[in-house]
Amino acid sequence: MCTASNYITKDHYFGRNFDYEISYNERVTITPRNYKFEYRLIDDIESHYAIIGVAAGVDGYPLYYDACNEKGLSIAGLNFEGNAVYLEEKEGMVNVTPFEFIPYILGTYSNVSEVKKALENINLVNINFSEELPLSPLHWMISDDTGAIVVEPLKDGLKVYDNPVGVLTNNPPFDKQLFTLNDYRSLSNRNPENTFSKDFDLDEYSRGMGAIGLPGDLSSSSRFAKVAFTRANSFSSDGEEESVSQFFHILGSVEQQNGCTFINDPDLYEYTIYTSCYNTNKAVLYYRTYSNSQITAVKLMSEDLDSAELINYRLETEEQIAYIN
Ligand SMILES: C[C@H](CCC(=O)NCCS(=O)(=O)O)[C@H]1CC[C@H]2[C@@H]3[C@H](O)C[C@@H]4C[C@H](O)CC[C@]4(C)[C@H]3C[C@H](O)[C@]12C
Repeated sequence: MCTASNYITKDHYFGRNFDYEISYNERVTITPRNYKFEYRLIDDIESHYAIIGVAAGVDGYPLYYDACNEKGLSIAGLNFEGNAVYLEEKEGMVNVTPFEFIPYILGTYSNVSEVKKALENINLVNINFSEELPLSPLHWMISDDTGAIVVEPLKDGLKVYDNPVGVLTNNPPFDKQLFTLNDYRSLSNRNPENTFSKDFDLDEYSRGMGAIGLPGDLSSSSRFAKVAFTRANSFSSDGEEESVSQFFHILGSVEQQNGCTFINDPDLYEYTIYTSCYNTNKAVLYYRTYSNSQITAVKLMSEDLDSAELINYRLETEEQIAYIN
C-alpha cells in the first residue's frame, strides 16, 4: 500500500509514502537535461526537462517511483493490482511503456494542463523493462500548483480523473474511492452537537470527537479517507520548514508500522520504507526513511543540469539522534 498527497501553502508540495515489503535499493536519482532517453517504441529524446526523484537502484536507467521536474510538475506511481491493464502498440498513438511513463511525462511537459491534453494520445504498452523486472500494475497521481489528476490504465485505455481531494492510495479505482468519501461527510475537526436525541444528554467527554468514524486501519480505502480528512483539515503557516513538517504529518497519519501488515510470507510485513516530499516550485526533494526520522534534502538546482550523466545519492537510512547530554 502506498499513499500520495499534495499540499499547498506558499509553494506546492507533493510526495508519497512508499509502503512495501521489499526494497529495490531505491536511491535519489537526478536526470540532467542532456541524459539521452532511449524509448522502446518512440524516438529517443536527447534533451528534456531535468528531473529529481526516487528510483530503483538499477544502473543506466532512472526507474522512478516518484519524481518532480524543474518546471514544478510532479508524479508518483502506486500499485493498482488487479485493475491496471497495459495494451498492445497502437498506430497513431504515442506508445510508451509504463516504466517510461514518468520520464516521458516529466521530461516533456511543464504542467498538469499540458499533461491532460497529451494523455489523450498516449498508449501504455505492455513491454517489460527486463525479464527480472517485469511490468508492475500501477496508477499515477500527477500534481502541480494548479491542481492534480489521477491516471488509471484500464482495458479501454487511459482514464484521467481530476483529483479535487489531492490524495491517492491503491485499490479500488479512484472514482470509487472518491464516492466512498460521501459516507464521511458529517465528519469534522470540531466536536459535534448532540443531534442523536432531544430526550437525553450525551457527553462531550473528549476533544477530537468530530472525526469519530474516520477509519484507522491500513487498508487502501481506509487510508484514502484518513489522509483525505487529514489533508483537508491541515493547518500550518506557509514557511518552508513548517510546510514540509506539516506535509510529513499528513502522510504520517497513514504510515504503516513494521509488523502491522503481514504479507503472505514468513517474516515479511509491508511498512513505510520512505516518505518523500517535493517542494515542486523549488525542485527540492525532502525525504525520511523508516529507520531515519531526520529529514534529508536534495536540491535539483544545485547540480549541473546540462550534463548527460545520471546522478545518484544513496538514501540516508541510519537513525540520527540529537543526544542532548
Ligand atoms: C510496489 C511499488 C508501489 C508501492 C505500493 O503501491 N505498494 C502497495 C502494495 S499493495 O497495493 O498493498 O499490494 C511500485 C511503485 C514504483 C514501482 C517500480 C517502478 O515502476 C520502476 C520499475 C518498473 C519495472 O517494470 C518493475 C520494477 C520497478 C522497480 C517497479 C517496482 C514496483 O512495482 C514499484 C516500486
